[in-house]
Amino acid sequence: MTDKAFQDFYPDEFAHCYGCGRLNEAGLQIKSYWDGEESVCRYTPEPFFTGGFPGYFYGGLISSLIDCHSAATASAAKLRADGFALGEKPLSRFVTASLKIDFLKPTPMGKIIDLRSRVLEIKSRKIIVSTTLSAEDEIRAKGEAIMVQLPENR
Ligand SMILES: CCCCCCCCCCCCCCCC(=O)SCCNC(=O)CCNC(=O)[C@H](O)C(C)(C)COP(=O)(O)OP(=O)(O)OC[C@H]1O[C@@H](n2cnc3c(N)ncnc32)[C@H](O)[C@@H]1OP(=O)(O)O
Repeated sequence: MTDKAFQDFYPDEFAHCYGCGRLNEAGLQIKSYWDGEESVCRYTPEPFFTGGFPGYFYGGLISSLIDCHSAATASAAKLRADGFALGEKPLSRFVTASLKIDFLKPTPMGKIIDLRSRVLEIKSRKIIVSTTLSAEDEIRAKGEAIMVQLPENR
């Protein structure tokens, strides 16, 4: 068992992503964890991440959060499906092949954002991840991501 996040296990050379790289000082540095069959990530938007309407969160960042949390979930899910716990074996590298976002309601600034993902399908190198993004206990956006595992030599 570990209290470290999925992203804490990315090797240094893959830890510079704007959304999830722990080594990107200007980045969001999101952290994702298992909560049973779901993965969770909590994030509070900085005040300057405002969207077109004052007081509401920028949709591009909503997409980024869903994207990066989905990528981390795919890596962790593959490890788990192969029978390993975090830290027992290096994570596989997954990149986003496709990302669909539905913006259901405006997302208020200054509130904790709660992301929850489930794996819908694991098929060979492809993992489909479904995510909800909530604030104040209401789902504000939904995402579905197709994540594809890169070969080790790429
Ligand atoms: C040791 C290291 C540890 C690392 C530890 C983790 C580190 C992780 C850090 C990074 C974290 C990033 C976090 C944010 C995620 C990004 O931001 S990634 C950046 C944005 N994405 C990209 O730049 C990807 C660019 N695209 C590509 O490189 C290639 O198109 C891909 C995605 C690798 C796929 O190409 P390919 O390998 O030739 O795959 P291909 O065999 O054609 O398809 C495989 C499967 O995926 C499906 N597929 C492929 N593309 C699509 C599509 N667009 N729509 C639907 N299905 C698709 C195919 O249909 C196929 O499915 P099946 O037939 O098997 O059912």
